[in-house]
Amino acid sequence: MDMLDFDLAQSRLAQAGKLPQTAETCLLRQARGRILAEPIIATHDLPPADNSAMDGYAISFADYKPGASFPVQQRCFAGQAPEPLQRGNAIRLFTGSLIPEGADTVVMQEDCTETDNVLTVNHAPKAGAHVRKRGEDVQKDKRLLPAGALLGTAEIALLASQGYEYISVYPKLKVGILSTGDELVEPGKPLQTAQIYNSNGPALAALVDKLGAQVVHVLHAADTHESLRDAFTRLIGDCDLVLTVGGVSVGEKDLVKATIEQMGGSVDLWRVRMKPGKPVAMAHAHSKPIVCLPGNPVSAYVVFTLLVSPLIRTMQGRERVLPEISYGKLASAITFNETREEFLRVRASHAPDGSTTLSPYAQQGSGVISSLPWATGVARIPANTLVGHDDIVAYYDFAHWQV
Ligand SMILES: Nc1nc2c(c(=O)[nH]1)N[C@H]1C(S)=C(S)[C@@H](COP(=O)(O)OP(=O)(O)OC[C@H]3O[C@@H](n4cnc5c(N)ncnc54)[C@H](O)[C@@H]3O)O[C@H]1N2
Ligand code: MOO
Repeated sequence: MDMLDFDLAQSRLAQAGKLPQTAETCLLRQARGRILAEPIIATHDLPPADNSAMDGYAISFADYKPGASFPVQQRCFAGQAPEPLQRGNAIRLFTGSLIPEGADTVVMQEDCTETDNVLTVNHAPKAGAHVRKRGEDVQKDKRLLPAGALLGTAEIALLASQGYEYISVYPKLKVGILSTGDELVEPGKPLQTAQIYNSNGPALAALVDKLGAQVVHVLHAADTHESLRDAFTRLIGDCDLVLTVGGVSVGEKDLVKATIEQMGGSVDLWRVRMKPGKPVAMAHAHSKPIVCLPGNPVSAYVVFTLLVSPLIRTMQGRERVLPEISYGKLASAITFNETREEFLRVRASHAPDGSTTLSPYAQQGSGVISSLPWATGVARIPANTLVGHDDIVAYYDFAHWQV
């Protein structure tokens, strides 16, 4: 199988899974991170009625002249229904109180004095001042959110303001993770000679969780067909999507792809023109997609971020599958020129003039885990192109690509 172009691989992976087929009901309070299954239409105008933006007094602007005083007809608190305003009068009101019929202007209390139920206005008001008009924020029947919207804090605020207690969301995508390799030990256990801790299992579980999918299993298999087959049987049975990590290159114990084929699955894509991440594979078994990530921890992290996250978003039913890419200036003492697209771990800094500078981590090896908490994202160096200091390059921010 030829090495595939990176962008082509990204779009093929993004289309490799099924869209959600069902929906379920979710309490709004528990909906953060869920995906809307149907568009949200405004149930009513917001605000539902004209109301005051200030603590003060409602008057009819036509009644105002310098030195005018107004008998205070009523005190109307937020949540109460005001009387109609009589000509020449004022009604005391508070932030959120409804504007009485016949009133059109609010004088804030700092601009007037009230003595013995009579109001004197000390500063000329502006006609219509401090009135929040019905429907100025949201109009009934307007489409507020599309199906596929990710529900974050702001969306929850908007839905609550429209009176939603429950909403229709897609079921959580079920993801299974399989790490492989005889040299690996689970964190918490003692480390023997020639062993290292399994960092990819927990890292991938955290990345899946951050995207709002459900981690159903995090399994580990030894480098044998039998161990891999047992794990695949469980994962394919219980999950919508399976991610494996390690054992996908050309070593004598790299058995992941061969095991999938032995089980009747198909390997649809293998090797992408990217660094790190070249040996990534995509397969299907029992109609379920399997992505086989390379074992080097940075390769697995970058491949998940750039190639697996779009597939997860597709299967979650999200409206937007590919997050935004921005651009920045590379700040680097060395130059880069590779035959693959190279993704450098960089830290972005933003200057007051709006420019972004991308500083690469000093060690770019695909096993250098210490670069990961340091980096804010990856900068893309195009294949077969000499790129160095001050060159503008594409930037994939983890803050956008890992949610
Ligand atoms: N002759 C060649 N050798 C390699 C090639 C190649 O094209 N020709 N490709 C290299 C590239 S690029 C990568 S990336 C790796 C990926 O190999 P595998 O996916 O088969 O991964 P492993 O060999 O199993 O492991 C690689 C490396 O990562 C460590 N590892 C694996 N899993 C974990 C884990 N869960 N937690 C922490 N560390 C893990 C493992 O110990 C190895 O050091 O292949 C190159 N080789
Ligand atoms: O993905 Mo490999 O990391 O290119 O070293």
